[in-house]
Amino acid sequence: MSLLQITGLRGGYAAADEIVKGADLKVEAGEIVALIGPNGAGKSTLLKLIAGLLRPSGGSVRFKEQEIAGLGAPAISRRGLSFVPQERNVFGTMSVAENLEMGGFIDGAHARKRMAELYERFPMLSEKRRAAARTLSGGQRQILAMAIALMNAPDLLLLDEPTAGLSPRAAEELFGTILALNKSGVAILMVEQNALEALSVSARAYVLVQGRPEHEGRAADLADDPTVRDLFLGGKAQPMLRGNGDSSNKGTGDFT
Ligand SMILES: Nc1ncnc2c1ncn2[C@@H]1O[C@H](COP(=O)(O)OP(=O)(O)OP(=O)(O)O)[C@@H](O)[C@H]1O
Repeated sequence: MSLLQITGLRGGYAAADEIVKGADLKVEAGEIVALIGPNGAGKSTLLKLIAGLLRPSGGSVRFKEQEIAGLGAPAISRRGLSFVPQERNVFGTMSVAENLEMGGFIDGAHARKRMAELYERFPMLSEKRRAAARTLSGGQRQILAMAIALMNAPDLLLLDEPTAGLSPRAAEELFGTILALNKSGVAILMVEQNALEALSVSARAYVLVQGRPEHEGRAADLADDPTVRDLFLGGKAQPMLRGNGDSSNKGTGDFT
């Protein structure tokens, strides 16, 4: 049984109730899965449906073999599924330490111990623990946002465009952080605009088009698939960025 198994998931917003139109998707324990696709395909909406920020209108979301569709975000988070939204994911006027405390509100007894572990994992956060979150760089802020989500020791982390707005170098560093996090055992489902980079760090991927996964498979195969390249990656065969260290080929993988 997969860690996360989604079947026929549907849902959207009050004003647009059918954005996700029957999505099937799975994430195995310890896996990194990328969710890519054109602007407006419904990628963020799909993550919000899984995380309980939006209530699905149909379908099933099974996490650790239990149905979670219809549960609220706090209940889902308590079960070990954390979501890092794309925007407003830290409290800017609060210190780094206070932001982490907010992430630990669910489990106060273990919050101190968990904070100490996270300071060890991310020394930058320890150095800046008294600084206001708004003074952090974009990349540092994303690490803080992930650390807040890690306060309740999740098995699965949903990341919505973690590298949005970052310089290529900061994005590269953040992908490294995401890989290291995954190696420590956390499964990751991430929406990314930097499609080639996302595929290069993922085991599998889904291409979402108009609310449905149209293509799925091993990330390396999707990166080479001519249809996927033509539709979503600009058509040109380009070397994978990770591994050959050549960031000069970046560009056509961006959707925005
Ligand atoms: N709060 C909202 N209320 C109504 N419609 C919304 C809301 N948020 C998003 N939408 C609509 O849902 C559709 C899918 O948006 P979504 O953000 O999920 O797409 P996406 O694939 O993540 O694209 P992007 O890369 O642009 O973020 C879009 O047509 C968008 O306008």
